[in-house]
Amino acid sequence: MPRLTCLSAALYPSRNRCSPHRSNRGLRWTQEQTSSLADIEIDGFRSHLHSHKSFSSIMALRVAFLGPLASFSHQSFARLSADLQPKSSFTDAFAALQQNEVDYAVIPCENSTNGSVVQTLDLLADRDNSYADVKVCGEYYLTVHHCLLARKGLYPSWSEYDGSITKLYTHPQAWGQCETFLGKYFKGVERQDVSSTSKGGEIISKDTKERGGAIASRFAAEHHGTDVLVENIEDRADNTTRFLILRNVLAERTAQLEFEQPNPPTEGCALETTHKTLISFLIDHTAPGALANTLLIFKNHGLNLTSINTRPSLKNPWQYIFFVECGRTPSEENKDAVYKAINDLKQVTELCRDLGTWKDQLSANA
Ligand SMILES: O=C(O)C(=O)Cc1ccccc1
Repeated sequence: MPRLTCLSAALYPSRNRCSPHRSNRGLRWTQEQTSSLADIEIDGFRSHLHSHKSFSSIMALRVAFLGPLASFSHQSFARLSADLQPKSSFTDAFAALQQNEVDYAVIPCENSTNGSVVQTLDLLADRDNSYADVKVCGEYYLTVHHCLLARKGLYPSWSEYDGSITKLYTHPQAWGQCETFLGKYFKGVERQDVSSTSKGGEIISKDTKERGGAIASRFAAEHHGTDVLVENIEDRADNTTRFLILRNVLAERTAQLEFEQPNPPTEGCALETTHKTLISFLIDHTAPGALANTLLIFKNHGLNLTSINTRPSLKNPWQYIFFVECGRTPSEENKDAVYKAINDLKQVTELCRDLGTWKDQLSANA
């Protein structure tokens, strides 16, 4: 299988390139299906692109992620020689993808300690059809280690910390990953949600008036020039965030690429199946068995349920959009299973949507 690993920086200049950083993991893109380019090795692939002189194909792959630089989302992709484009919100990343301004967006969807990222589910719910062409095409697991950051020189060390921090900043997802530490040392201290962990680091690095602390990575501390007062303040050593990789289904240049994580985590529940699919739907569950009937459809098509989430429909109170993830190993026999399940689901649901199929990075049989 030819590999399109990180097209070289020199060959493919980009306007906002971010140099590789500390992260010891990265993603690689591989070419999965047969296409006009599939038989060509990486060097051949480059010369193919050159011979066509097509600007869109020689551009580095553009990846949107939650900025500023040094967020955990950035850390997942930092080793890739891609055109990394920090966005100030998940919404901006989705919009950039829908508008084809980027090739991929990398968005956290759940954390092993703190559960689902509801803003991501809300964007996937796409209640007003703003992101009709956005689908999941990959996933990436990042072990997340949080640190307590303080402005450079404010405190010589954690052992000399005098309890004077009056406000803490971080992304809403991070609070619930560090509750034990926060409960012990920062009980009653004001918590300010910010757009990303890195943003919190940036704020405290600049503010000279207040005594602020931020929860972010060591990568963010180095990037913003802050001190790290305490490392590994997460409740659990296995604290892991799963990121979804999204693409625009109408974009040809990403149609043949499949994501692979070189060192996926080994802990956790490995499924027998190799691919996952995400489907969302809305049901009128006033009738008994409405949900059970939809779930039976997955069973009937050999799709193994691996996760169920809900978000409010925002149509009627207490009505929900369901997000069902299911696993399967693609084969000749089940190649239409997702298509058939969607067709059946459409008979008994509203707003049923196929949100994509991708390679399961935790699969026991990958
Ligand atoms: O804020 C960040 O750095 C993000 O990328 C979102 C996030 C927050 C906490 C854990 C993992 C990802």
